[in-house]
Amino acid sequence: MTSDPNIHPTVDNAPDGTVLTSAPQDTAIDRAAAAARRVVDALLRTDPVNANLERVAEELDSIAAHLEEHAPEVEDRLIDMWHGEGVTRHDPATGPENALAPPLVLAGRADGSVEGVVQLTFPYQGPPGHVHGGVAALLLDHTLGVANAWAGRSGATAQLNVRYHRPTPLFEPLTICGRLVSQEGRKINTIGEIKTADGTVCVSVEALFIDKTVPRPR
Ligand SMILES: CCCCCCCC/C=C\CCCCCCCC(=O)SCCNC(=O)CCNC(=O)[C@H](O)C(C)(C)COP(=O)(O)OP(=O)(O)OC[C@H]1O[C@@H](n2cnc3c(N)ncnc32)[C@H](O)[C@@H]1OP(=O)(O)O
Repeated sequence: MTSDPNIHPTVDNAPDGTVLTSAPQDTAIDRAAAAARRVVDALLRTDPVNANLERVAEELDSIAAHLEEHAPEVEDRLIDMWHGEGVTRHDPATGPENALAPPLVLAGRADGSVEGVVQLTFPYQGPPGHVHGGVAALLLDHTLGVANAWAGRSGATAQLNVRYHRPTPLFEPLTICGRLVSQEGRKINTIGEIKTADGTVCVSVEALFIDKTVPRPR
């Protein structure tokens, strides 16, 4: 079992149920991102006529200006973001620091798969009351990347073939899973699904990853 946070856990060295994504922490950045996520959701839920959105816009603009004032150069920020070798805290699928991420939490299973449960709301809507197809693809692409890491491989997505079987509901727990199924040299084949609580498959994917990654900025 691995204890070094810089070594990514795999099915061979870590127990069933190992959380593979960055756990939300009780830090100011995670609390701020959670609040921002709540704002994005609430803006879509609120009554646009009666919620005094003029004042809301002013206050949000003022917060954004404050954050921008304290933003380092992009090159420096990138180095800081990619510090160490561990999982990312800023990606749009699982990143607790990214207000766009639901965030999805994924755990590794002893059978080699990875799995997480997430409930999506209005910001992720495509068809009425249902999940946007691009959002489903985003969450699955990332889940498959994590599944590769759990199997001890990594790579860039070269192909992601998505099949939308039926509309994926918002406001319901969805199980997202993935697993590496075969590999040949640099080619890694990985599959995944999004299912509702009763096991109905809404989206399934088959992907080809190629063992090559963009180096972390230093
Ligand atoms: C966030 C990271 C956190 C890291 C933390 C570490 C812990 C892990 C935890 C968590 C994991 C996180 C999970 C993240 C998941 C997200 C993944 C993404 O979204 S990746 C971005 C989107 N993808 C790209 O931008 C690729 C862009 N494309 C490329 O860079 C190249 O095209 C690449 C690397 C895919 C291939 O280029 P070449 O030059 O290296 O290789 P060539 O020689 O072209 O191909 C090698 C073989 O593969 C086939 N091939 C290549 N691309 C193909 C394709 N699209 N379809 C079919 N075959 C293809 C070729 O025909 C060739 O096959 P023959 O050896 O001849 O048999």
